[in-house]
Amino acid sequence: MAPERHPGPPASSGPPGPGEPLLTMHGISKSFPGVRALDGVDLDVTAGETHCLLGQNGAGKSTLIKVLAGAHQPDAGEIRWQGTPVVLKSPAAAMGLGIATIYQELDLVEHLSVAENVFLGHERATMGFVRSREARTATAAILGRLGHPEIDPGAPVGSLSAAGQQIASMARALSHDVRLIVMDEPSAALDPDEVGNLFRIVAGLTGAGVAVVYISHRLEEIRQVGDRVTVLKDGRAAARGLAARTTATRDIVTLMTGRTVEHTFPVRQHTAPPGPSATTATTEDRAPTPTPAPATALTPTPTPTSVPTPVPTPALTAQGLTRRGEFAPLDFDLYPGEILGLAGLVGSGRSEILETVFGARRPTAGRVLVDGRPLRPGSVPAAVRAGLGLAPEERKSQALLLLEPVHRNVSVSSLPRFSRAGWLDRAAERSAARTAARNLSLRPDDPDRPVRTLSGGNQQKAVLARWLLRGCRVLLLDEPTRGVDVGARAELYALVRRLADDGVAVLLVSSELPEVLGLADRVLVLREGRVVHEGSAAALDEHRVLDLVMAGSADTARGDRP
Ligand SMILES: Nc1ncnc2c1ncn2[C@@H]1O[C@H](COP(=O)(O)OP(=O)(O)OP(=O)(O)O)[C@@H](O)[C@H]1O
Repeated sequence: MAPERHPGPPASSGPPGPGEPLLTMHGISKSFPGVRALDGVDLDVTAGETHCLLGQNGAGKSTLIKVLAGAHQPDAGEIRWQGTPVVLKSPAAAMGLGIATIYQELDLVEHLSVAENVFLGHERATMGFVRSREARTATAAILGRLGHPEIDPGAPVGSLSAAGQQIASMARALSHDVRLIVMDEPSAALDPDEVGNLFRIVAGLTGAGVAVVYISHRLEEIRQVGDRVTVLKDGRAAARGLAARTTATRDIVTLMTGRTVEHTFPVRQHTAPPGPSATTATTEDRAPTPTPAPATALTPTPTPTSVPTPVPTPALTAQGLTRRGEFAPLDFDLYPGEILGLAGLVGSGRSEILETVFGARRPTAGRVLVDGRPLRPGSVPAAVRAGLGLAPEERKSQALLLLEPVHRNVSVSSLPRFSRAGWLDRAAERSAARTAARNLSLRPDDPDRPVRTLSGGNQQKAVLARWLLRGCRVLLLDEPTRGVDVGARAELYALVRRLADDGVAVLLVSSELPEVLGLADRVLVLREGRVVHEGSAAALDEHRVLDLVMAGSADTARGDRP
């Protein structure tokens, strides 16, 4: 797909001269109380290029793009647009120049239609009202240019998938005369085929002369989509304008982290997963109820003369667990020390399964057992009491107390432990929470900082630290590394494996297949709410999983969902 036309430059300014950058940011600094988020950063972006902005969590990427979007005022530095100094006093001022930003957390109004969102507050809206027929026609044209003519401009934005909402956000950007688009982790919520479409959109935009500033923690994307790379580290530019296609990933990682990150995935302790399913099987082969015959790393390997080893009790069992319309009857056992991955496309029921196990959704049939004991359905407190912990996909809305300090976010599920005769021992609470946060290298190392002021990756670490402190038996991880940088990812993977080695059972959902295959011992592959394959992670590769999740999806009508 390629947009049919290059959205023309704003009437007030001409195109940059030959070799002249479209945008130059020079010596940009920005401090928040107690933090120097940006310390003299330089960035230049040329028309028609994809300029990747990389950096660890908290490096300053979001702050820099908020300065560019007119949402933050810098304390020092200069911004030039086509060679002329400008002050971006507000988002409207940035938009007036043709600078659009697509944030990670899309700022769409869910109950309004796609067209209304696209033209909300638009200069083309009359007296504040969006003329609906015109808006729909114009929106349909832009959606077509974005390769998504099937999206109905009249549909409420809240009814679209994550990918659809992102397209709506891009349509809004393109409804203006855009010259530079900032995309903040645009691939984070997308399936592999949707990422392909995103890359086509980026190529179409740059081909038409629009500049794209692209932020991602997925380094393999940089080579595919990027022209040049600027690396931020601790609020400074560690490198500027590197060639995206030829700079070695290892070198970029070293610039980002100040060290080499060699082994992404920790070594598995077991040669075979501890559960009963070390073998590979498709659903057709699976018995309707699981047969517990585990050879486990927790029990010694039997010698020919030894007595049979006792069968360990699964930490978590799903028996016929069902949610009509979301996922079909599901049976699995998850053993202490095991990491079980759920692989499938967005919408395959992965997150719904985790939330149902955790009691946040009530099953329509079936049950969950923890250590062999049935769990009260649809009750989060019962699940937490039984030793379950969930790190949800939407951490901001579902897990974090945004206005509370880091230490309270970490300790909130363990508060009774710090209660002394009805009083909360704040010093003990704060100190324990700080230790848990430090174990995850949460930055900054300040337990009193409101969690809303942390970078996205560090917010994720706060959620994980909560369950680390609580010491749960079963950890449910939904997209645990979304927004987490490459160095912290390796730390998180090592941590999850360490927890498993200490006997925690982990149920893992991730859109990133290498993550599921690299971290899990065993994998259930889901398609449209059904398990289509179960087997050892080591026996699977990405192609095989993609074949399994894609096969037949075209001929499965929506109404066929379980
Ligand atoms: N509104 C704010 N108030 C206080 N501190 C802030 C605020 N916004 C950002 N910070 C701090 O500024 C630093 C840079 O944060 P920023 O969000 O720019 O990082 P980032 O590179 O985008 O990280 P991530 O990859 O995790 O999104 C961090 O230490 C963060 O805690």
